[in-house]
Amino acid sequence: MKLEVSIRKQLGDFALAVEFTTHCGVLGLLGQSGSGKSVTLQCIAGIMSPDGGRIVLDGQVLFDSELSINLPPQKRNIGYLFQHYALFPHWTVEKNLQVIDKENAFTMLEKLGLEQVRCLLPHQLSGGEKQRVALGRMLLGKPKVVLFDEPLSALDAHLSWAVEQHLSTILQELECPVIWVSHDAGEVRRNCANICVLDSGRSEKIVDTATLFAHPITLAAARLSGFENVLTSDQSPWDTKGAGIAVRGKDLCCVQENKNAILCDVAGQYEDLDGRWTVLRPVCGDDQTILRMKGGAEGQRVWLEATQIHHLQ
Ligand SMILES: Nc1ncnc2c1ncn2[C@@H]1O[C@H](COP(=O)(O)OP(=O)(O)OP(=O)(O)O)[C@@H](O)[C@H]1O
Repeated sequence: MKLEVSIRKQLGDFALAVEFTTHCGVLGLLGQSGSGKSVTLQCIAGIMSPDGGRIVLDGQVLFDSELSINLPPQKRNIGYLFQHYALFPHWTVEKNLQVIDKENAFTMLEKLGLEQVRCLLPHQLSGGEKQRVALGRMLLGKPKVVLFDEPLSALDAHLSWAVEQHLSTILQELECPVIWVSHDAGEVRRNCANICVLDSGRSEKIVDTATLFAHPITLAAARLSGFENVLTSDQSPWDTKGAGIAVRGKDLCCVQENKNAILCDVAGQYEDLDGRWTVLRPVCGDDQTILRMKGGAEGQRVWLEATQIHHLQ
């Protein structure tokens, strides 16, 4: 099973230009808010029409601007799990599933752990239960591609963890391309084999998840993969070739003066769940440049060294 996407879409000032090919397995679409993740899914699902390009699923053309092909959503066989689940409000959980596939509805209820709530109406369910009903409806439609748009974003932290466990079990059984949209680095890291970064509407080359987090090569990828310090070449206090650098906070440390160290003012310190952090301002940098170092610093001015710097293209 192969999904090929190569599309453009202009929405006011926002320009989308996305290109990727994905096979069975989970592809994470990772981007900041407003980077075009939902628009991309809507174009694939057929809810929105691109201005140009092609979408081909396993040899079947779903969209082709030159050939004037644009299949409606119901002919695309794509399962789309929205941020806000579309359930029929006056039907019980069981009926919401039976309307898609009467024969297999009960098995799906069992699989998703929904037997206890099968006679309830959607408004009587928790967020996690609603999400599972929506997932069940989608899976009963036997989609050829599954699209998840921020599937955990409406749930609180505890519930989100439980639903994520459920989703990852289901995902292992699916034998089709899955696209998981998120702006949460941890979520895509745990669930996606490969990642496509979207930066202001433009897709970057797909990379495998481990590589993206260990060695990001673009500014957007470094920011989205949780590097605390991502500086353009103009901002960087270190010698920088290319677009800029990325340094993890744990790879910065205070040292004695030496030729590789940079002089910084300590701008502040704070605590979060990961412990203490120090905010530093390089003396040679502009006012906008700040660095975040894991741990505390003694004194108002320190020499700072980076044990590992990632150079970005
Ligand atoms: N129907 C529309 N008409 C006009 N502009 C739109 C429409 N839908 C989306 N946009 C614009 O397209 C851009 C991308 O939106 P999109 O919803 O795809 O972002 P996103 O990456 O999914 O963001 P988020 O993570 O916040 O959901 C935004 O600037 C948005 O305002």
